[in-house]
Amino acid sequence: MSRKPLIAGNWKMNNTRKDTIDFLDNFLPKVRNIASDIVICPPFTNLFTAAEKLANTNVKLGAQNMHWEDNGAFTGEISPLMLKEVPCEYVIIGHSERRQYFAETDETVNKKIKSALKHGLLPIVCVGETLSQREEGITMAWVTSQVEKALKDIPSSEVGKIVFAYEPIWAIGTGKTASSKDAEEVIKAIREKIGELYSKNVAENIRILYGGSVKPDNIKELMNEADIDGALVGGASLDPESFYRICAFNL
Ligand SMILES: O=C[C@H](O)COP(=O)(O)O
Repeated sequence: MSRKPLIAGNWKMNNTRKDTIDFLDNFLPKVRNIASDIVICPPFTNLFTAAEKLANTNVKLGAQNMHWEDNGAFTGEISPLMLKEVPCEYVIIGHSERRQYFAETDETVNKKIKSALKHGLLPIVCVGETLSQREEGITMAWVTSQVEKALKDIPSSEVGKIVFAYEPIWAIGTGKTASSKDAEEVIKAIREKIGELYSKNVAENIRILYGGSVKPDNIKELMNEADIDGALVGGASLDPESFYRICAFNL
């Protein structure tokens, strides 16, 4: 088993064009020798600027969302063709903020994943429970059901291109991190569910990240867990030094 670590920065609705240039001028030289996959997901308006800066570097570009259709009357939306043109390599799908504020459902998440794969984009698919679901004791059932619905009708030949990100909603932007043991327990359950749906081999090779208040001082402990393959980082990815320190967790 050899899963390459992946650290992705989700800037959410932060950073102007100038901020993007300043960040990358500072960040790119620092991470030049890092072997893990590093992905930056800026807002749509900064994708072309970021793509120019990232050309011929070891840092990859991702978008934060996309529509599942190639084009059409969908005011305010961005299609996979547009992301490929930038070019983006990754796209975050089903982030809890999209599910919570923009009415994304397991069904639209599934459509988006299929569309991303069809266009050669690598989906980073987010799943996670609310605090009340955790307190009710239904975390595993909820998260594994999100995974199963996300993967509906996706063939085993394609599933390995997907990256999952387990993000407990109560840990996002709150400073509360799931303990590395709690994160490992859920991520292991996600891997087992993928094993049931496909095969042990597929499950052993798929990358599953943790997200939720990841910082330079907790990344090492998270990455020491057997099933955690990386992190989806929000707030701490906005500062080049702290994001660098997260990417350099194993140096
Ligand atoms: O996509 C990233 C996650 O929502 C985590 O955000 P955070 O690191 O600010 O808690």
